[in-house]
Amino acid sequence: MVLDTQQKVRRLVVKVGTSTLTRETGSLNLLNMERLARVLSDLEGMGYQVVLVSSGAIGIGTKKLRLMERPTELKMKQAAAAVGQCMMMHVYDKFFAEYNRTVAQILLTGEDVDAPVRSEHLHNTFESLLELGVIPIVNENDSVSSAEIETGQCKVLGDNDTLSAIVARLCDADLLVLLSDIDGLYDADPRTHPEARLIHHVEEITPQLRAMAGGAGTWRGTGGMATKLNAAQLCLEAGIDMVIANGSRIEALYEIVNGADIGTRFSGGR
Ligand SMILES: Nc1ncnc2c1ncn2[C@@H]1O[C@H](COP(=O)(O)OP(=O)(O)O)[C@@H](O)[C@H]1O
Ligand SMILES: N[C@@H](CCC(=O)OP(=O)(O)O)C(=O)O
Repeated sequence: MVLDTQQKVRRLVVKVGTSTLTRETGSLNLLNMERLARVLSDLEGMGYQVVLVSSGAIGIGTKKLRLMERPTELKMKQAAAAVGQCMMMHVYDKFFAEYNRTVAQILLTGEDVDAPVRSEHLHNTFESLLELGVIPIVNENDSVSSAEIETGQCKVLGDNDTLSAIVARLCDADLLVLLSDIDGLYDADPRTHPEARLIHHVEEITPQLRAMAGGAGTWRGTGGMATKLNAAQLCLEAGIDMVIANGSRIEALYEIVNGADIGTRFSGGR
């Protein structure tokens, strides 16, 4: 089934989670990263303006530093993020360059998006990059800002699901796609409820829906479905469609931008 999308998608934000970018061992999932670069480059060539929000800095840094497990101590997390962000951008730059695309790194903190003047500058930077045909790659500036995450003092950031919705709003995007390690939102966490059923379409974030959304599924994920619903709420308020889909089939993005019924689509009543 293809949904009747009233407005054609022109500007697209894609968020990819650590679970899609890394393997269970913590190593980079080079196949997925290459596919992502290829499909996003192709979509850009087809006339879409594309922003990528990429997690992965802490997970990738954990592996590169040969730490036994993802750190829990704040300063170690921040150190791992500093190392992992560098490696992740190096790999993206290489893969996107294969398809003759230029990428840009944007690292954000809660203060950057909260303060009106800073957020206006950010908006202008995104506009300029997109006009130039550059693909911005965004992450939270974890080495600086995870203090806010840990203390819970930051109102808006702390996980990249929420960050991607804020970025979609900042860029006036038409669609946000969250690529996860699962097909979409189910009526219970399928890891603990094998009989859970996929929800195809959501028009409103209700308390019942929030009760269905659990936390992260693996050591590599952050937030699980709970933060994805926060992102959906921010998108619905701004009239931006949001889709949760499985990052193991990145090619599905071609159909998703055309409104195909893949994963879970959050859109206002039409
Ligand atoms: N109702 C639900 N429907 C689907 N997944 C759920 C639900 N509740 C919790 N989850 C968990 O959310 C996980 C995806 O989020 P997360 O681990 O943060 O990964 P990502 O890196 O993609 O953000 C799934 O693997 C699943 O275990
Ligand atoms: N900013 C962090 C990721 C935070 C996050 O939300 O992670 P994920 O659940 O994998 O999207 C990092 O780059 O490691």
